[in-house]
Amino acid sequence: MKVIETDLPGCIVVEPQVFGDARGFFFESFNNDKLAGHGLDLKFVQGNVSSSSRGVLRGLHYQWPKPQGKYVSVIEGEVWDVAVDIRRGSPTFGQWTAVVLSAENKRHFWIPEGFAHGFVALSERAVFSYLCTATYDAKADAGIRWDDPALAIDWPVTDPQLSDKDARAPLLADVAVDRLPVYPVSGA
Ligand SMILES: Cc1cn([C@H]2C[C@H](O)[C@@H](COP(=O)(O)OP(=O)(O)O[C@H]3O[C@@H](C)C(=O)[C@@H](O)[C@H]3O)O2)c(=O)[nH]c1=O
Repeated sequence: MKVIETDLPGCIVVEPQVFGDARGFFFESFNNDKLAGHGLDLKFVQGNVSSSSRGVLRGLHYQWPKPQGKYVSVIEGEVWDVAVDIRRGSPTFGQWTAVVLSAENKRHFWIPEGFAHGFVALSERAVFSYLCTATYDAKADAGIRWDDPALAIDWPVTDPQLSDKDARAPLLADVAVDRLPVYPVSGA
């Protein structure tokens, strides 16, 4: 299991060791002991799967209060996945980092509590699978506009398919201050 730091402190990419044999392959998708050396001790309480067609963009989503850390991966197809630091008072507030996740590269991406998250499907179909450190709370569910100019996210698409909720999401600057995570986030 190879752990790769990104340019956004706290967000890390995990590349599992893949054991191939005549039957197919095996890999550990998550191993808490092997991530412990990176200051992580993750306890997941919810798992989710979504399926998206090419050009579908989900995001940017976060939960506050009751922040969710997310450990995300793709089990069919390919996505461009982005994490944005929206923690008030964070030295990297407003910065983002992105990674291509695919069934082929088997990369996993850890997005800590307090970050907004989104992705766009690059393949005809993308099946996305993730574990969360807090359960879903519809009242705390929140979003930021995917194309907020202040964030200047370099999405690989210009006219994605969005949910109505995501199309109506506010710009970061228009979110009431008490609706944003506070740095440091104490966890779920
Ligand atoms: C996220 C979620 C949604 N739902 C329901 C609410 C709604 O009726 C339906 C679809 O919800 P959404 O449109 O919010 O689904 P989606 O746009 O896929 O939301 C997800 O997007 C990615 C980017 C994330 O980071 C996730 O945390 C989550 O916010 O599923 C749950 O019951 N539990 C959940 O945990």
